[in-house]
Amino acid sequence: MSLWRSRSDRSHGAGPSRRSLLTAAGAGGLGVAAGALGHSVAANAAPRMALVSDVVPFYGEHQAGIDTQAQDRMHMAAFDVTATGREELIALLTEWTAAIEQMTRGAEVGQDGATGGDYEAPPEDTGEAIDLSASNLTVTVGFGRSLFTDGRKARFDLGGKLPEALISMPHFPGDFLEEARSGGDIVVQACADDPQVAVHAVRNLARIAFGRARVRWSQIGFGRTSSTSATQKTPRNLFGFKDGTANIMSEDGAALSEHVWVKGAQGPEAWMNGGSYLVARRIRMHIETWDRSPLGDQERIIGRTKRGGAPLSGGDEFTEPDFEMPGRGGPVMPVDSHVAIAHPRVNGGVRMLRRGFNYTDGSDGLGRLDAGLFFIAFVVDPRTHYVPMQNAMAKNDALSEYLRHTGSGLFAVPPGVQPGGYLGQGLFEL
Ligand SMILES: C=CC1=C(C)c2cc3[nH]c(cc4nc(cc5[nH]c(cc1n2)c(C)c5CCC(=O)O)C(CCC(=O)O)=C4C)c(C)c3C=C
Ligand SMILES: [Fe+2]
Repeated sequence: MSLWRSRSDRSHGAGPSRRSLLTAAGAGGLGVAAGALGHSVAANAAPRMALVSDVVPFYGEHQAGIDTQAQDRMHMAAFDVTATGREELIALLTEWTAAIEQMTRGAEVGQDGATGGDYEAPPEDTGEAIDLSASNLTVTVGFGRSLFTDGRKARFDLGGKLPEALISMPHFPGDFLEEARSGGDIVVQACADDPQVAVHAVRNLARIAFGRARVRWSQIGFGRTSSTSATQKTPRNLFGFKDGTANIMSEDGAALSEHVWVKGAQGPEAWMNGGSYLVARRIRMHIETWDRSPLGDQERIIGRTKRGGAPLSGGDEFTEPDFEMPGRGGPVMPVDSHVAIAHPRVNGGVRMLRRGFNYTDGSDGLGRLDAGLFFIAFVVDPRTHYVPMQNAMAKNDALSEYLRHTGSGLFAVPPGVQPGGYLGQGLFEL
């Protein structure tokens, strides 16, 4: 029996997919897993092998890609919908749902996949993920304010369904937003542990959307900048600091319920129950300036140590900062440090689930890296859980001097899908 079925093994439709991979409990896991594809698995492996799924379930109460374990790679794309009819939009979301369900379990898109269809017709799947595993792919879909209204009149008969929380984002001091990197009617966040799998997902959804929606902007991210599970090691951002230490973790159901998931929404907003709001900000970081700053300045700007990630007031990475601890000429945790500004105690107790990624888009022609953090946060309400904190950061945070916000998006992420349903169904049917 083969425990690893490749994409090309699939039969049509809901056929078997490459659900799992065998991995060794110790070092050399992938090497052993590759060996496991051969014939002598049982003889070699029994005591050292564990069956590890690399499929994140698609169906569920919430969409995957929010409180599920953050993967290492991301491709996010925002689409402008060119379809004019409501039925056409529903058909697009229905087709996307089927394709996402297939891709997230490692199957090819459509009935015939990359190579099984008519020789004289374009394949249903673009093919670059043949032979790749599901790689923990998650695809999360959200709706922008511009899907509901063009500013004067409703689109797709959705005017009455526009949630109050789906605001036009205010201008923040220091914003340098580029139109071509901001907004969008629908966002697709594809995350995976293999960049090719994430890119394949966005590309195939764009192909399906042809004539009905077109990509407005897209961003590739490498290297997660947050942990979303206590089992994950805290990664580092491009300033070299641990990022994600004080994040909301999937194990913290109470925090998720209070700060991330929409619940109790009534009437025309009931379709958002079980959903969340996705804030995306493309934040360019002035890498070269930072790299010329002394270590002491860097640590005082963040409020944590560079190597261990502990607050400057002492302890280890997960020790609560002591903002009152006196230092020379002021608190040890500077009042304008990023952690002091972003901490819940000065933000009315609000927290957010951060799920961002590092990005580098080459250089800018002046010898500087166009690199930074593609900030992504999921919050229950951006009016309370994002806007005030961003304002405080823009005005008072010492880190802001090293940042430039160049792209922005806010999207209402509907709840998860049950078998037979489609993404955003409640928006049209509740
Ligand atoms: C408005 C929200 C936030 C933006 C924008 C933001 C940008 C940003 N952050 C870092 C680096 C770090 N952030 C850290 C903590 C942290 N940041 C935010 C919010 C925003 N960050 C919050 C809510 C927190 C947690 C605060 C707390 O409760 O202590 C940290 C420290 C480690 C950690 O807890 O994650 C770092 C480092 C960069 C570089 C950046 C923009 C490019
Ligand atoms: Fe931060």
